[in-house]
Amino acid sequence: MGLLKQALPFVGIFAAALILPLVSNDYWTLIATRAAIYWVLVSALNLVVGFAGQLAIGWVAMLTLGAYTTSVLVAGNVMPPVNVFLALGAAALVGGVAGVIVGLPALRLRTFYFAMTTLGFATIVTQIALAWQDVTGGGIGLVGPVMPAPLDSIFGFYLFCLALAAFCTWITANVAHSRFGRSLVAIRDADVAAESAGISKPLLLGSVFLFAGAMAGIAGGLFATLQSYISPEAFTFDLSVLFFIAILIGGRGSILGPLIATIVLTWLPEFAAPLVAWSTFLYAVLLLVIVLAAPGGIAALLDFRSRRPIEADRSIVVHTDVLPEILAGRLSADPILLKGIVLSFGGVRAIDGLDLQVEPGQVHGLIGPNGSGKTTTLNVISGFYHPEAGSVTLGTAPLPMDAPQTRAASGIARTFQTPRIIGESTVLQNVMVGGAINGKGSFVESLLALPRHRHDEAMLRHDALLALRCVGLAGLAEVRADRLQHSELRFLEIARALMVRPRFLLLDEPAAGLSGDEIHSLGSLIRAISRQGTGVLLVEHHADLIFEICDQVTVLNLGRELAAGTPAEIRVHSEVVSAYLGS
Ligand SMILES: Nc1ncnc2c1ncn2[C@@H]1O[C@H](COP(=O)(O)OP(=O)(O)OP(=O)(O)O)[C@@H](O)[C@H]1O
Repeated sequence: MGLLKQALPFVGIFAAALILPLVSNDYWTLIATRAAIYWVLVSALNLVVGFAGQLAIGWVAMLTLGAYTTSVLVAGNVMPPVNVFLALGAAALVGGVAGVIVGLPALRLRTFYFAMTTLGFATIVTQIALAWQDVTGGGIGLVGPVMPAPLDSIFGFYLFCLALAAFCTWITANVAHSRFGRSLVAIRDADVAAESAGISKPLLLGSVFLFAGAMAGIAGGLFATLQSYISPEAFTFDLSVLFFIAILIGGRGSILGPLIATIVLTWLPEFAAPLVAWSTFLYAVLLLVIVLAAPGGIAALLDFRSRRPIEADRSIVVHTDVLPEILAGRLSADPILLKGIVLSFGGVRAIDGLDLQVEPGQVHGLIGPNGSGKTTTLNVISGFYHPEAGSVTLGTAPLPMDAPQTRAASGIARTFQTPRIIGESTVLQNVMVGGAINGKGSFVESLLALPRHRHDEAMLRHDALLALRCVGLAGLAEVRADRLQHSELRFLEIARALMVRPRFLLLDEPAAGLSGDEIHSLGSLIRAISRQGTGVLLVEHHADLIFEICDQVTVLNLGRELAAGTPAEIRVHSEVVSAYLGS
């Protein structure tokens, strides 16, 4: 039902596009062809910009490369003339490789600098096209490829581009609704949570840059065919801005929004010829209006579901009876061992020679005054910080440092002091992100919705619903996460961590901001998780909760162990009482 409802607007748009040539003239068919070609590029770029949040503003470079590759190969300027479809394949290859090369800096550069890199690349490509006269015709340009019959007619070529645009819509929607699409949004909005869930940023971003580059390359070949003659002037900065702004106006993380925006932005300058010269200005005004009036873009305006009221008087009722099913078969006999850990930030020694042993099946409390090094210890175990000295092992196996994305595979999951949630995704999608590494299907299998992708989706959905039932949030599964109360976000993070089927669960102040009843529910949930064999390391300031549910407690002060023992021992430890608990 949901799928049909989601597909309906797309079916409507493509059905209208199909009958357009019958009710209009060749001119409008050409404009619609251009919109379809732009959409081939924008639909894939949407995964980079709208989903992964990477500001690839100079993507016109891939269009340029695709256009020249196809035209040069078909014209036979460097080798004997090539069939136009083979040339389109080559354009995809060149675009894909260039996409990865341009995309790589995104792994290191901050958003703005990355945007500048892509723009720089676009300028380089145009300059090469200008300078390499023997092959590209320099400033004069060269003839674009011609399609074989029946695709050489206006109508035939339009149908071809439309079919490709529809196909691109389908494949990008498949990715958007896969673990890859959710992971991209997680990288954008909650990157540390994504890494803790085992999502490999380089691999994932590399795949989408390759895909977006390849589709832009194909779009370039089609663009050259449509133009019938190309020169560097055809690939303006305006065009790059159009692609980029279509996604922003359409709305991040949406497919329908950018599709509508691409159609509108292609059509807009045609609507009144004198406006063509003003197109950049028009785009800028449109963007400004959208940013001010509807920051979420067209997609947010069309998102009626998120405006529906949700039950105000909610309480969290945990269901620990489903835990055996969630945690089945993922137990550890080995403890997590920290030996002689030392870590400083500038002059501050955050951890100063700490030994710690977290046993499976136990709740281990880590307490101490503010700034005593508790969160830093969690960050060392989960691979975010690299200690200057000491070792972290799971049993005898060392856990790699500076590699937080490896922890989920080792069965170590965590929550954060400030919940790291993807506000624009639903509660269910947030939890499904936690199980990203459990999926078996590849990126290509997701593009084409092959059986392994469908199996992954069904499994992740089932597991996530179970985890949500466990933490008492099943009723909110389809609600956007940014509509939840703070306390619910804390339980949501635990549900996401449970998707890892953790051998060890690291909780950073999970009771902060919770009511008395919620703390009680949290306590019974943590206890039940540990009873299944999972070791829990609990950083917490609520002393009552610590003493009620912990098997072992370690007290930190100034990055050192002040005391360790059972709750009963710690409660009466004189130094702990004077340094932390008070009388
Ligand atoms: N990224 C960082 N850069 C610089 N200093 C840091 C960083 N993270 C922690 N510190 C410092 O290291 C010390 C330990 O911080 P940490 O957050 O581990 O303490 P904590 O025990 O978790 O405190 P709280 O209970 O307030 O969360 C503090 O002095 C803190 O200011």
